[in-house]
Parts: sequence; structure tokens; C-alpha cells
Amino acid sequence: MSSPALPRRALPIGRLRTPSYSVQARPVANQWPLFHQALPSLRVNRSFTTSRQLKSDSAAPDTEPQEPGIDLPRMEKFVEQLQPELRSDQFRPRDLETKYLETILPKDKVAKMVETTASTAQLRRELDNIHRVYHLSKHIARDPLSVPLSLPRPWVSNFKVQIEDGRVSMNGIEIPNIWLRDNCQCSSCMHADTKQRLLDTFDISADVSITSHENTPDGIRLTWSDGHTSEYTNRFIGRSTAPAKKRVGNRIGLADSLTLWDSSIASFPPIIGYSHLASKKSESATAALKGLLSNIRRFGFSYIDGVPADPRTTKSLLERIAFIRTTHYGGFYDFTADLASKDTAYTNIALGAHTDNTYFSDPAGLQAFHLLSHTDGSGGASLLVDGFKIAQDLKAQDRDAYEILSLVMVHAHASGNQGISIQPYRGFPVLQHDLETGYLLQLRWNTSDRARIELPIDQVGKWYDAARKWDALVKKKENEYWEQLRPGRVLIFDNWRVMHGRSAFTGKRRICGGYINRDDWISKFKILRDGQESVLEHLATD
Ligand SMILES: C[N+](C)(C)CCCC[C@H](N)C(=O)O
Ligand SMILES: O=C(O)CCC(=O)C(=O)O
Repeated sequence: MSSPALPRRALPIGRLRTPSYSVQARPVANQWPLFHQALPSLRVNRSFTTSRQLKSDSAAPDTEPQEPGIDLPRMEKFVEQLQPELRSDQFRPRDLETKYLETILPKDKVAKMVETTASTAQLRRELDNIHRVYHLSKHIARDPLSVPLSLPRPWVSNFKVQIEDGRVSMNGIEIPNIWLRDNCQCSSCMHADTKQRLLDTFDISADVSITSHENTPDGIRLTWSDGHTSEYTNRFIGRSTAPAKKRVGNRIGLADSLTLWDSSIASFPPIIGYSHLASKKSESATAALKGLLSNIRRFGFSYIDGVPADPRTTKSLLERIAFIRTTHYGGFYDFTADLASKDTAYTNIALGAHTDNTYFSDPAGLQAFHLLSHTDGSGGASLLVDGFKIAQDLKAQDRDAYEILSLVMVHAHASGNQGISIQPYRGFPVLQHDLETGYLLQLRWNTSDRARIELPIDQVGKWYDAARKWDALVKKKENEYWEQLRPGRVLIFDNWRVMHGRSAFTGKRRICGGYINRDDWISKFKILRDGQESVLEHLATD
């Protein structure tokens, strides 16, 4: 079928007016891939009329440049003829392109193009996806994509600072002057109380230079071209050159060593006695709090035994760590199976192992449960699973599955309560790693609250396959630690590492507790373990 001769000049490209369906006669490559494939056969000039050149219905005056157009009369006739079909609800707009082309080209050629375009689209998606996966994975150290089992020995640099040609270096690594000047720790550059930078970084000249220097007992004193004098210790400079793994541990408050566990933890769970925490002697109370947070950092959870079974005492115990986070469930919670909040936690059904708050951009760091009473019924045992142990097992068992759960973003929601549908600002992977070291940082696992899996729909199967392997490990009996909570025993666990659940129950069961933000409890942990001064000393370098 020969295509019509091109009109002498561009016909006005407006909207095709048809009784009930208007087609924007402006095929754009990414909207009409098939159409573009047909171009050569259509002998339509390749430079399309763009929206910018969209004309009103009046014919372009002769003085206009001879813009190549599209064979509009044919399109209008085609759309007119298609009217009956367009009205039927079986009509799929994406068929419009194929049908149009079949009016121009042999059917088998169109069929071939449809097939090629589909596979091109698929290929494009794969390529887009592989770029994304590569881009993400290149940021995550491939090895180890790992659970940080132990904090590397603290970086102690015995190196001396070198200064040559106005450049500071240590052990062959240059420390740029702009960074040194910007991180002067003196009280005119850093507020003595707030520890905030006072100087405006970008008042510092980009080529700030050292005009003189002298050694000090533990480092160097530098005089800058802006007249300022700064002192730095060898230790401070040394830390700035330390490899990531030697620094990250302090910054993210890694435990000196992590203990991964399975069901056998039941024989020896980490416990702190409340009497120590409540001690009138502040040192022992502080030591007990340090012990509690060390337990949680190392095992992912801890019990506190001997706590008076009342909400007030439980709340003040939690507030020894940090303030309680308020959410749409309220602040300190005291709940039972009454659907007071439209979430399955407020029912008596069994809940599989999960982490809470996957629908928040920043899930709570700690969660606490204190079972205050359970009358006229049974069940309601608590389940704990060490997500970092599961991650380590999955990585050993199926590296690809581990990577898919580390790279594919998953969305979540909390939408039960009237007028609320909470979702994080972006998707997050089940396994979130520190981008600098590859350390596993956070687990987000909740099959009840999961929304979109961020893959083209025809590719989500690979995520389900990987997640199924994860789920099988989570549900392995040897990974499940079941414990019947009782009044007096408070459970606090790391919601970024440990999954929790419960068995179904009957009767009236009352639990109180609270959420604490990740950053707030890790701050407390670091200060208690390392001391305020040490933590502050590392801020600029770690
Ligand atoms: C507040 N309180 C702990 C009682 C219930 C919270 C419900 C948590 C929700 N199912 C989630 O998985 O995030
Ligand atoms: O009722 C329980 O023991 C746990 C409820 C739960 O999983 C939650 O509140 O997130």
C-alpha cells in the first residue's frame, strides 16, 4: 500500500477533532515506538512537528518555513473509521498504533514490528534495571556485603604528620588544607558549648595555604594565609586518613562484637536486673544502663527483670534510654486486643516475625514490651528472630537472593486508621547497608504492610523468589526463639535487626511499652561506652 504524497507544507498540527475521541497528532518517540519504526515506510520526514510548533487550526501562512508534517488527513480518516471500536470498552488505546500502521503497512510487517518493539521495550527495561542495579551495587561494597560481626580494632595511628611544600600528609595521604582549615577545633571556629561550626566554610579561600607551622607535643600548629592559627593532634589527622571500616564502627556505634543467635539463645538470654538500673547510686545505675544498651547492641535485645508491673515504672525505665517516640499510635503504649488502633497488633491473631514501622521513612530503633496481665485465656507467646543471623545465612546460601533483597526497593504503608495512609518518602530494601563499608545496618521485613515492589511489574518474580528464601530461613524452627513474657520482665529489642511476632491468644492480654528512635538510643549507647569527649573528637573524622 503506497503512502500518500507528503502535503506541500505542514498542515496545522492541532488536536484531531473527532466526535468522541481526539488523538494528539504528535507522535513522540517514547510514546509511539512502533510508529517510529514505521517511519521509513511512511516516507514521513523525520523531524517531527513538536508541541512548540503546534499550530492553531488555521493553515500555516506560506511565509512559514516548510515544516514537514504528518499525513493528517489519513489519521483523521483512520480515527473516524475507528469510531465504533473506540467506543467499545474492549478497545485498548495501545492498539491504536498497531491498527493505524495496519492501514499503511502489510499486516505481517506490523506484526513483526509489534514483536520487536515489545522485546525492545523489555530489553530497555532490563537495561534500565541492570543500570540501576549496577549503580546501586557499585555503591555497596560487594565483599563483604556483610553483618559487621566485630568492630575492627580502633584505628591508632602512630604516624607523625608530615608537612612539605605547604601540604599536610600522613603516611602518604594528603589532608587538603581546605578540610583542615574548615575543621579547626578552636573556640572561634567551633562553638565551645554547642559544638557547632561557627566559621562559614565558604569564607575560607579555596586555595587557603599554610604560611608557617611548628610541631607541638602531640601534633602540629599551623598558621594560615587568612591569619588564623589552628592546632591538630596526630591522632585527629590520623583518624581522617583511616580506612572506612576503622572509622564507621564509631560513627554508627557498632558493638565491639555482635553475637548472632538462634533458638538456643533461650537457654541464656541477655538479662539486666532492674534493681541495678533503679539503684540510688548513680554510678551503678549508669553502669546498669550501659550494660543494658551493650546487651541490645550486641544481641539485638535484652530483658530487664524485676520491673514493677505498671505502666508508669515501665515508661520511666524506657526514658532512662531516651525520650519515647510518638507515632499515630500515640506515645507510650498500653494496648490490648480491642482494635483501638486499626492494626493487627490490636487483635488476638498470630503475628509472624516482622519488624515494625516499615511504613515510616525512619522506623523506630527500639521497641519495648512489658506484658502487664493476661487473664481468662492462653497463648500470646512472643517470638524473636535475629534478622542479622538470617541475613548471614541467606548470603551464604544464595548470594543473588541476598543482593536482590539488598538492592530492590520495597514500599510499605499503614492505612488502617481513618484519614491516615502513611508511606515512607521512598522505597527501601529489605536489607539496607552502609554505603561506605557494605555493613548491614537495617532490616525492614513486614509482609502485612508491604506495598509496591519497585521493579517493572513483569520482573517482580525475582524479588518474590529471593524473599521466599528469606522467609523460609526466618521460619526455620532453629531460628525461632519463643518466650512467654510475664509481668516484671520487660523486653527491649533492636527493631532494625530483630524481628518479633506472637502466637494467637485468647482472653484479655495487656501489654505496655514504647518506641525509641534509632539515633537517640545509639547516641546514648555511644556516649555511655566511649565517653562524650571521645565521641565528639571523632565527629569530623569518622
Ligand atoms: C504501637 N503498638 C506497638 C502497640 C502497635 C504497633 C503496630 C505496629 C505495626 N503492626 C507495624 O508492624 O509497624
Ligand atoms: O502483641 C504482641 O506480643 C506483639 C504485637 C506486635 O507485633 C507489635 O506491636 O508490633
